Amino acid sequence: MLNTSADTPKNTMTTGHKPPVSELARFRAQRLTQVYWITLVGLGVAIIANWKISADLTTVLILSLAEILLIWGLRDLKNNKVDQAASILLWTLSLSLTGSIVINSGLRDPALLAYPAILIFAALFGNTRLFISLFSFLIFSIIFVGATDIYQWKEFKQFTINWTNITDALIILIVIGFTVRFQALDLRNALKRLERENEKFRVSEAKASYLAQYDSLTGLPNRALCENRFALALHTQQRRGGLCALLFIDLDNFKTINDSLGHSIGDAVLKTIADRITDSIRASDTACRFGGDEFIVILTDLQDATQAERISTKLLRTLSKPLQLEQHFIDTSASIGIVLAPQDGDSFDAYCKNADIAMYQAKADGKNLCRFFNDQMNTLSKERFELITGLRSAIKRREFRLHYQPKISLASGKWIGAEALLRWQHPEKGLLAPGIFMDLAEETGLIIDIGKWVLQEACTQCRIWHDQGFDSLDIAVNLSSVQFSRGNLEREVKKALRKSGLDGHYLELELTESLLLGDAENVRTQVDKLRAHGISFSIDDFGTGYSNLSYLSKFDIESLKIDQSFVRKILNSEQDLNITIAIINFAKSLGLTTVAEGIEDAKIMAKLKALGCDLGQGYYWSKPLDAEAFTQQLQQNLSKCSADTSTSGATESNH
Ligand SMILES: Nc1nc2c(ncn2[C@@H]2O[C@@H]3COP(=O)(O)O[C@H]4[C@@H](O)[C@H](n5cnc6c(=O)[nH]c(N)nc65)O[C@@H]4COP(=O)(O)O[C@H]3[C@H]2O)c(=O)[nH]1
Repeated sequence: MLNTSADTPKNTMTTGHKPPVSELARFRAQRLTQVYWITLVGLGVAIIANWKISADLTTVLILSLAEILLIWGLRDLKNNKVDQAASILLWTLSLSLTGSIVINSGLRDPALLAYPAILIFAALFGNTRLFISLFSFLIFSIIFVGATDIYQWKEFKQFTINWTNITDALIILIVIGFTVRFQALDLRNALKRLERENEKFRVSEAKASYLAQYDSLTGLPNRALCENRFALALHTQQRRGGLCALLFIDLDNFKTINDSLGHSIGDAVLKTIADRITDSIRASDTACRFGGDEFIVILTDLQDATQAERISTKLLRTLSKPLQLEQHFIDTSASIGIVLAPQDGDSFDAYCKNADIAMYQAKADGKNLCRFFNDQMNTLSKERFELITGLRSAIKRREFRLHYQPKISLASGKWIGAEALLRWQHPEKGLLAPGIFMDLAEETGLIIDIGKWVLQEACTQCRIWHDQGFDSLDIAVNLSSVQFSRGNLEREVKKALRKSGLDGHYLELELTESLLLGDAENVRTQVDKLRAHGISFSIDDFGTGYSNLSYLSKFDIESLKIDQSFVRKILNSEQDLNITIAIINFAKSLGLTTVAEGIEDAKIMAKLKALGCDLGQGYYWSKPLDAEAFTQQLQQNLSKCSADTSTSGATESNH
């Protein structure tokens, strides 16, 4: 039964406003209005027929009264009093039809045909009370009129068919027909809507249950399903005998790819990797995405551990094949940790943790490798955890230090700048080089805070040197790709310059090649903003990254730093010599300064000078020094250079 509290007069009275009308109530009111109008028209036609054809004025009077009552009911409908309007309609019809029956032919009167229609209307539009009261009234009317006829309390008119009867019968039929048709349509539409809703629900339920078990990006089972599959594999294996293995695969350079080439390329790489893994294993094995760039492979039916190793090696080979996405050629590789079941764990979490530890060992041993888990690795994993915990508090505990390595003009031997290199004065392990903690700092995002500290400290120290009279000295600071992608570099650099009072022209930021390749637009925007403050840029470890040189034209940089792996071997390896020559010539053609890193002896220095390299850096002059030691060496170099200049000046004037 359609009934809404919004229709109740109580509601209207208490709020003093029109009650809010629900969609359903509005729809019901609309239908009732249509039925009202059909009935009004029907009654109108019946009035005319009774008047013109039968000249039955009593019936005309009853029907006219009914017409007036219905017009009154329509007003209620307009005011959203749907229940009230339904009552008026049905009581008006019941009373007028019963009146007509009593006046005319009793139970033989065609108006009796409308009784079932009234009950249908009551069932569709009214509430239970209205239905029961009308039902009772109609039953009573039939009994009463029937008894009147049987016991001759009143003589009814003889029933003879005339055109008024036909018109009345047609009107009743038409009104019932339309109303039933409307209701049938409503019911059908409601069913269709319900079906559509059901379908939507089924689709979203299927999607939710898919997402609860599968990774939406790669389509591989997710961690939850992986756990189930592993439990199943273990159970089957225990019944059949033999071994199961769980391989924990982590991509070696995914963070760099994602940070430098952007997330859409990152996603495409993950999809390709997922496909490659799936293609490399048997249908009975399972590949899952564990999260981020981590995948798990469950191998079953293994005879011995070497089989797991063979499959891992095959996976490493497949995953290290370069892939091309859009215009990018991307080098990928992975590290794999292997655990065997049942011996390497007692729960899914324990197997995963141990495989993760083995995977980290593979990374520590040089990446693109696989390693089986063993108990000693637990110690290593603990160390890693302790290192991360230590790193988190190292800034607050003021444990970071900067060491400075001079940059020397190969032509004059003068110290023209310094590169700031980070050190961690660990409370137990002593002074740690960045190689030990930099990857962890980047992985955990701690590099952002550490990088801020480095910038501030380096700018402050350079300003101190300027104040001490070394006022042309530059300072170079290394930047991580994470600082570009996640930090607010411009704000941090400006802050460091403002707080230290250093002129931006003395600050150089060292970038890596991979950084420039990726989200080039973002990097270029940030580089351009920083250049507006006078800051210059160099590319570190040049020649080791992606050998796509076209990116250089897009960025305004000042210098290329030739990687020490080439520099160290220029006297012994023709190939490294040729690469070094090519880089120097290439830099010159673009008007860039070249800096050779890792110069350890005079012969290499002389060779680079002869090749036209501008600046050098390396143990030949000095290892990275703390600020105090650097200042002393700087002073000595300045004195030496001044002495050399005056000697050469004196020699020239003697000539
Ligand atoms: N064998 C040999 N080595 C030489 C010689 N001359 C210099 N080196 C070492 O080569 C590295 C040069 O720095 P890099 O290429 O920027 O490479 C740096 C840089 O990429 C990164 N790094 C250092 N400090 C920071 C920092 O504050 N922020 C960031 N993001 N990275 C940093 O860590 C890397 C390693 O830094 P370090 O361990 O200090 O190692 C330094 C330096 O001590 C030489 O003649 N022979």
